[in-house]
Amino acid sequence: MTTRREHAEQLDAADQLAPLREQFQLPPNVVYLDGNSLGALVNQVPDRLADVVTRQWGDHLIRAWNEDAWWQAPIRIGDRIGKLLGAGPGQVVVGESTSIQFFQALTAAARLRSGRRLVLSDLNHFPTNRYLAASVARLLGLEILEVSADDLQAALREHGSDVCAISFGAVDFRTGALLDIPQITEAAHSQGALVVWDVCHAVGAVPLECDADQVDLAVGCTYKYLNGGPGSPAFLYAAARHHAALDLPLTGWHGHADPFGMTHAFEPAEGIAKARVGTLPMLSLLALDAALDVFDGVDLTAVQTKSQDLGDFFLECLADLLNTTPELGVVSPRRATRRGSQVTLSHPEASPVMAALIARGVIGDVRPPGLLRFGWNSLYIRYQDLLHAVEALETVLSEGEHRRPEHQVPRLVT
Ligand SMILES: Cc1ncc(COP(=O)(O)O)c(C=O)c1O
Ligand SMILES: Nc1c(O)cccc1C(=O)C[C@H](N)C(=O)O
Repeated sequence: MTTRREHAEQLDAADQLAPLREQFQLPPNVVYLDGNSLGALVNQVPDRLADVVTRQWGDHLIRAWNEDAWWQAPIRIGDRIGKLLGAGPGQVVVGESTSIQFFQALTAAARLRSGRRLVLSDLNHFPTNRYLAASVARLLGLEILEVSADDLQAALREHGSDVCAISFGAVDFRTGALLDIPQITEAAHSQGALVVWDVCHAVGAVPLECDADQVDLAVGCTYKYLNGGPGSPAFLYAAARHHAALDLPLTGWHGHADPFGMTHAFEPAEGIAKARVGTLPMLSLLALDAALDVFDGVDLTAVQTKSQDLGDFFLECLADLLNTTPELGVVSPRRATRRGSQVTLSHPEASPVMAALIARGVIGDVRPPGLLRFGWNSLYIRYQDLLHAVEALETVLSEGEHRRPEHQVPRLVT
């Protein structure tokens, strides 16, 4: 009979994406299951950054904006991300944080449908989206109605022509549930509303089809599955059909039609360039550019399939533990096609359990209420890593390691 370990090794041996792992610098003796929060370091980033610092900045000084094409970088790199979003060129700009891009996108969507007063917003949205949606509503005199994806159709039927925009997270940051982007987008459009998708937990893990699905606006971050590095700039996708009328709230000089004309009044640039705001952290932006090289030639459908298989394997390995541990539950959808690239478990002592796992080199995170998140980037996570994580969890729970005093200490970032 094949053991779990032999099975994991067979699956790794058959994995077509396995060689991509060599493109990452992963610390020894660590199983990194938090790439859905901060992606791992890509090999070429340190040298590329050193070149940007010493040659571009150090030698070229201000000339680098022209000679090294720093000025064009937000849209050039936006086009690279566009390929991962299923977006043709000229529709994605890189910059700011997801929080800021979300504020931009939701405000612009509401302005494109002025006269309508209601935003339908994901009941399970990441907190920043909820906080910012409330602020947009205060600024524009709108109302927010929070709904789950399951209740969206009913809400749209009830409020139809009042709805200016709907906004959802493509993958739920807590449960890892993947929503049906084309179906929800189509439902919004059937009532004349626009959609703003937050694709933070999907981009780079799930093949997206923003153009084909008629998505209006999407925002996301680049430090998770895109491995751009801590605080790497976010992105905004705005479909070309909206560009002419797109009225973004942050009208900074980089988005001006003639930035160096230094004129008095704001005149928006053509196309997606109007979504630029101000000077970006170029080091972070160019580190992201280097990190994106790992996606060249990678088929995101294959990445998604591997993520789903990894999830099924993880749940299969967990089956015995789940049977014998009534307080441990599975929160993520069981059906692989309904998951992003993570599996979330519930446990009443989630924080000390995760602290004990981290002490064993298995890094995931926790989210309230009592959720243990295990996320994987299929470019570098192996089946044997997930088996190792399950074995560590089995040991932690059977030995009661999570009850040790050193694992009771609350951590600021969890
Ligand atoms: C779904 C989602 N949206 C938005 C954010 C916030 O992004 P930022 O802090 O980069 O603005 C995060 C993660 O922090 C997230 O997971
Ligand atoms: N953005 C983060 C940060 O600034 C510090 C620590 C973690 C994060 C995260 O990305 C959290 C993540 N968005 C989540 O899904 O919970």
